Amino acid sequence: MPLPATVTVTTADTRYGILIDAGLLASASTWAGLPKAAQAVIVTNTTVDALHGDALRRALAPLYPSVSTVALPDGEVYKTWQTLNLIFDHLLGHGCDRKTVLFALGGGVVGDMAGFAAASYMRGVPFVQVPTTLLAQVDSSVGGKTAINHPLGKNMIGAFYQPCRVVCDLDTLGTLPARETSAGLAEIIKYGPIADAAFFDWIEEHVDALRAHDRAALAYAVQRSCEIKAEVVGQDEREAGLRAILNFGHTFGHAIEAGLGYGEWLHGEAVGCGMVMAAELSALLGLVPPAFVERLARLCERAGLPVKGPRLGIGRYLELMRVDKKAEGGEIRFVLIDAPGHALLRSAPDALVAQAIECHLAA
Ligand SMILES: NC(=O)c1ccc[n+]([C@@H]2O[C@H](COP(=O)([O-])OP(=O)(O)OC[C@H]3O[C@@H](n4cnc5c(N)ncnc54)[C@H](O)[C@@H]3O)[C@@H](O)[C@H]2O)c1
Ligand SMILES: O=C(O)C(=O)C[C@@H](O)[C@H](O)[C@H](O)COP(=O)(O)O
Ligand SMILES: [Zn+2]
Repeated sequence: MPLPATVTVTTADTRYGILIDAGLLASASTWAGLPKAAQAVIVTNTTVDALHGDALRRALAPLYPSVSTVALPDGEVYKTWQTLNLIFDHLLGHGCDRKTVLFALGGGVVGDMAGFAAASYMRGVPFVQVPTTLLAQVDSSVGGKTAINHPLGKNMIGAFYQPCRVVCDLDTLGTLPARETSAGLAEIIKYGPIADAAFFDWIEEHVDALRAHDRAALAYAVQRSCEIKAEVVGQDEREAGLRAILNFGHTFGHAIEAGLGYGEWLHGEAVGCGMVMAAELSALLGLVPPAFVERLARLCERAGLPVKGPRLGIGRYLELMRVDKKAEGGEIRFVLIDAPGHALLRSAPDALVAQAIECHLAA
């Protein structure tokens, strides 16, 4: 893939670029044209701050009179009101005004919380996504979903709020642990079944290269994923309809995350297993042949993802899935596949949902 690449997100009232390249943090052109302000605040976590915080501080120092950092505790378990409040404490404690620019440096947890803080601090300040995990570069930094978790459900409190730029520096992925790479691959795999059969084929051919952090393969996967997500978000920013396809595997996956306790399984791991269950449900409804389920499960396994779900109890799965944001009047609506590259939203009888789960539970 030729680098650098820029993918543009266009919604009804915003337009921003997703920059994809190596060396972006250190390049002055990356930061040109961002909103001017007296202060910039880097929202990150303690792990990422130690690895990449200095590079971003160096980049922003010539641009803003004051650059400060708030380093949150690391982990999905900290995607809470209490942690969000640490950001507000920092912003108010530093006298940040409504022009202050927030920079979310980290994975999806940091991005979702920094975005929610940006959406609500003084009713909205600009923010820039600087994703440092594969998952965040291919998915969470794009499209403006921001949120925190509630013990009863994932991402239950949040806002749609778009960043003014997304900076995907492929170099930052060099420090990413293998388990996190696999988690990112789950969201990359997702785009194949829901939107692009040829990309599905490509991922199957390149999954080993992606796990080995082959630069060209990673660059293409980030670019194609962002293109698909930008296209969907551009048509349906607030999930009135089409955007729900980006939730493939998430109804089951979010139940796994909340049911086990946040952080026990990574989000991408839960989504991988959830996609297999959703594919199984599609097969049980006669939408795809059983071979499709096997194909997807095999790819997830090759990506290093678990494909057998935890034994939470079927009743517990159903209870957790009923709080899914796509549910209407207590009826769960699932993202299902009816052909590789095409998804649809529909409900299903509890008995079939239970069967789909049971087919893919750990021994
Ligand atoms: N808003 C959206 O559209 C959207 C989309 C997908 C996922 N999400 C959310 O994103 C979260 C998952 O994101 P994630 O997988 O990035 O998890 P994460 O943010 O927890 O990051 C994973 C781990 O990697 C570490 N890390 C980050 N960058 C690193 C680097 N370059 N080198 C070494 N370690 C690094 C982090 O400190 C963390 O321990 C979930 O909360 C999920 O709900 C949101
Ligand atoms: O951007 C979207 O839309 C997505 O659904 C992307 C998902 O990968 C992501 O995990 C999202 O946060 C889930 O959204 P939610 O509305 O189900 O909480
Ligand atoms: Zn997701």
